[in-house]
Amino acid sequence: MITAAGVRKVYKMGLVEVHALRGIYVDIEKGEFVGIMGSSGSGKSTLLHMLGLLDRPTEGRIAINGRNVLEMSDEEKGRFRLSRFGFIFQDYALVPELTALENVILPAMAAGRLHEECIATGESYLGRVGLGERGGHLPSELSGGEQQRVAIARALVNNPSILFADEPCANLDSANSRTVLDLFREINETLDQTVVMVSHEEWHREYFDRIIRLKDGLVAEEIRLKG
Ligand SMILES: Nc1ncnc2c1ncn2[C@@H]1O[C@H](COP(=O)(O)OP(=O)(O)OP(=O)(O)O)[C@@H](O)[C@H]1O
Repeated sequence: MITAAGVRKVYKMGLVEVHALRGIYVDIEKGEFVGIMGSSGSGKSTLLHMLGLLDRPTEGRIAINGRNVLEMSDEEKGRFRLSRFGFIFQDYALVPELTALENVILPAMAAGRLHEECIATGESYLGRVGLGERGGHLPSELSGGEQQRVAIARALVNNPSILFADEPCANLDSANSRTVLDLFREINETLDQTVVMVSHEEWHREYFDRIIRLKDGLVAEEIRLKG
C-alpha cells in the first residue's frame, strides 16, 4: 500500500546537518496495525511525516499503491491527504473555539461535502468513538481522552484508507490510553482500516500486528506479532 525505499531526511540548521532518516526501507500493507517504535530521536515522527506526505524526503522514493508520490504536485498531495489519510497527533490539535462536532466535520467540509451530510457523518463517527452525546461540547469541556477520541472521529470522517497517529497516547493516563488503543484496534478490525502509529511505550506492542523499530534513523528490526 505504501512503500518507502532508501528514504533519507536531512534537516539543515545553519551549518549543522541532522540526519534524521539514513536510508529507510518499509512496506505498509492494507489492513495492518503497525507500530513504529524506537527511542527518542530515532526518527519515528520524521518517518510518519514522510509516509503521510506531510514532508518530503531529502532522498529516496515513497510510493502509494505503486504511484511515486515525489511526482505529485503539492496541490495533488494536499488533496490526497485530505481524502485518503487521517492524522491524529499527541496534542489532539482540536480547534478550541469549535464544538466537538464542528471539529469532527472540518475535514469533510474542507473536502466540499454537503453540510447536512457532514453533520450526519460527523454525528455517526462521534457515536462510534462513544461521544454521541458530547457533540455540542467545546474541547475545554472534555477530558484529554475524550478530546483524543474527538480527534479520532475527525480523522475518520472522510473515510480515509490509512490512519497515521503520532504518539496519540503521550498525554493520556494508562486507562485512557487503553480506551484509545482499543478504539484503534476496533476500527482496524471492523472497518479494515490501516493504522500506522508511533509509540515509545513497550506495552502498546500487544495491540500491534507488526512493529517497525527504528534506531539512529534506520530500521533496526521488524517483528510480526499477529497475522
Ligand atoms: N524540523 C526539524 N529540524 C531539525 N531537526 C529535526 C526536525 N525534526 C526532527 N529533527 C531531528 O531529527 C531527529 C529525529 O527526530 P524525530 O522527531 O523523528 O524522532 P522521534 O523518534 O520521533 O523522537 P521522539 O520520540 O523524541 O518524538 C532528531 O535528532 C530531531 O532532533
